[in-house]
Amino acid sequence: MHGCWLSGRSVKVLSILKMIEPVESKSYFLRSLAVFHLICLINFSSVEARTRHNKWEVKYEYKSPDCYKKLTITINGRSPGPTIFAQQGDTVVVELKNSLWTENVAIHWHGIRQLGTPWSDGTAGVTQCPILPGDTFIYKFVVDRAGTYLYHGHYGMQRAAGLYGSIIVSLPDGVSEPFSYDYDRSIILNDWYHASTNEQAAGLSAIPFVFVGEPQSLLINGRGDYNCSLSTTSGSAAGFCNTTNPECSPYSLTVVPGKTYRLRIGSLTSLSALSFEIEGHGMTVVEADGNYVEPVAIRNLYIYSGETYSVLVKADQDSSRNYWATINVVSRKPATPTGLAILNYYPKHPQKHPPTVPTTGPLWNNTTSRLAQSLAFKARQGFITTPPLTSDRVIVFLNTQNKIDGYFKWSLNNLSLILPQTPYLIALKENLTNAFDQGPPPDGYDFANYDVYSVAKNVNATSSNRIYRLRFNSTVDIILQNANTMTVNISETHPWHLHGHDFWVLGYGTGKYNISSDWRKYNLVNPILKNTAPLHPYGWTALRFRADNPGVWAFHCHVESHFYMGMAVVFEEGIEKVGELPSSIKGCGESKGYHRPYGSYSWSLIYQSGCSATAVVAVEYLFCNLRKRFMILQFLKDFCSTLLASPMLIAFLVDAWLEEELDSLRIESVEMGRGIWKQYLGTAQDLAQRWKKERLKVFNHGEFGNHGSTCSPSGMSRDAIDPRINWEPGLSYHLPGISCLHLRGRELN
Ligand SMILES: O=C1O[C@H]([C@@H](O)CO)C(O)=C1O
Repeated sequence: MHGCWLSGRSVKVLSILKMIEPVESKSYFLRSLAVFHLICLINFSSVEARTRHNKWEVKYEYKSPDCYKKLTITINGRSPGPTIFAQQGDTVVVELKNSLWTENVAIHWHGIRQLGTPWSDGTAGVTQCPILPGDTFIYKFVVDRAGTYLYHGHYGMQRAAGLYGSIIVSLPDGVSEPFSYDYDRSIILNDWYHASTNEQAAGLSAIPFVFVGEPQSLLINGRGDYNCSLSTTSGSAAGFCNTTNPECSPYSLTVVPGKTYRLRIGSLTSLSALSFEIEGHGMTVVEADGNYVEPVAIRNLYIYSGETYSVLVKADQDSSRNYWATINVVSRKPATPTGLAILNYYPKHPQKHPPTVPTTGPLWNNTTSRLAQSLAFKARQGFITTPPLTSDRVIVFLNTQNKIDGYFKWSLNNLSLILPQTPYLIALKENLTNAFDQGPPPDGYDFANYDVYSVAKNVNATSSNRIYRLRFNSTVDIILQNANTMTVNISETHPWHLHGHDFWVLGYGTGKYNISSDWRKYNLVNPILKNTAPLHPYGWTALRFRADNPGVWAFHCHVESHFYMGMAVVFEEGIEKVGELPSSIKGCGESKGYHRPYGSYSWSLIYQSGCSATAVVAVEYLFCNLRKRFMILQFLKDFCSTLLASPMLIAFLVDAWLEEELDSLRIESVEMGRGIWKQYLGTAQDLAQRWKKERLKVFNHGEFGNHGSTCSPSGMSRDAIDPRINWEPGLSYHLPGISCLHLRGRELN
């Protein structure tokens, strides 16, 4: 049957419950209740693209990743959170419950371009309102390309509190990588602070300014090693730092001698640029940010926050011992001890310390060596996507540190971004023109007179929420220009990350970019595609991308504190091509009231406005005693009017579904069901026929029987279905013939 729009799982029974209620009628209830079964017994056995469901609860928990006990944001009890594994083309669904209780949350899927789903990018203030405490939000997006990606908090500075993890997308069946390896391992790097992110944020937005400073430790797969004797915590200090806590024993990467490992390395540091190396082992870089690179043999990998790399490592050294895998801070004068993991040769004990002293890494201020490695990466032969040879627009961004109204800020061309209360995507789509300053921000700075080597006051710098509006499908060049900070002889490394796209990295240079000649240095033959690229101290970085992804996209420094201090811009492109926004992203700023909560509101909406409401909203019901679930959907205007002029409700009974299956139904019904209801349901006569057959089955208990499970109604209950009562989520209601109807008020779209 054409109507089987559910993918991935076998659909057991779908029933349609139709309630027809003339508005004028006084006896409005079961008399007009109608139930239809639609049997959709198709088993979807040949599944090309699957839906990967993830149910996440985000909350604060005490963790000791570096032996020091600290409130950490966890996902299902873990930090780093669970790795998302998927295959190219799959749909990833993350049903995220915010159990932080006193903080909002949002999660960004770093490196996933969100083609067609710009509202799922997870950037609070740009693509969505943050998720309120207690709320559940559903992210749903397609992972369209194999590779190594990341996810992390994108609200305030929550990433730094431990809210991060990896996404690994494998190739479609039958397709192989252009390099070989025996095993795949992922390694996620981070730096770690003992001060809470709220304290850090408070310092950054205070006068006098208090910087977050250097991290206390470096973490490899969420494990670090803080020297507890340095701990200044008094009182309960003993319990706060414990070097024997197994949570902080070093991550051990066990290898079988002779085998080759693909290490998928990602960095989500708050501040630090890192150098990663494995004692005695060379590495070959083969992938960067989800794109193949021409193999580059290296001893140490420089990795900046927001980047991912795959390196191949062969376990070809003396297998009678273990080796240190280390990370060290570069580009800032290190004050943080080396981060350690153990490369463990099977069958040696995984925690056996190598007999050597771990390396302290390359010279922290060897910018030349870092620049050289950045320049060494090229797209892999056979996988080169050549960039357009010219661009339609060139935007040069001068990166400066400056003071605005006494506050320390970072600015681009003298504008420091402050995110508006109303996310840009919503403001633009709903034409809320007061939500942000509509003026265009500048495409350049005073090239002729600005000295990038000296401390400049940048007195004209201001805070702004202006955005760059790009012509859809145009080619845009971004030149990032570094400069001196407000401290003499200091220019910092800024890893720049673009949402919604990959960009070609056309070149890096030192000093001031010369707009009339430096383009000649571009690599237009085999530049790599990335989503994050470093801007080296006193240097420039040239990027090119096609503005071909309808939506609103952040482009920002991936240093958590710098982003917080305004080091970001926002691009809009093809907003008119963006489909209807899910109401679940709305509800803040000027979009208050745009968010349709689910449950009582949608029920009465259905009866008051009947089929004239344009949105598809759904209410999910749970027949507690029968353990059957009903979904009630209000259909689109056109469908309703074809069937009946009067208002109605239509519900789906889903027989013995798993929670995950139900989620899939719920999500897909909202998104996919719109166009095909007519074919799916047939005519009003068909429905009436089915109803006659089905109503007895359901309401006489005959069909389903009482499975004996108990229903313990929470709160008050009602004796009848009265369509005008205020159905409240979380409450239970009694229906004649059915002992309990539990309304699970949840946002569906
Ligand atoms: O944003 C920053 O502020 C400090 C310093 O420049 C002023 O304290 C620093 O190192 C940063 O990266």
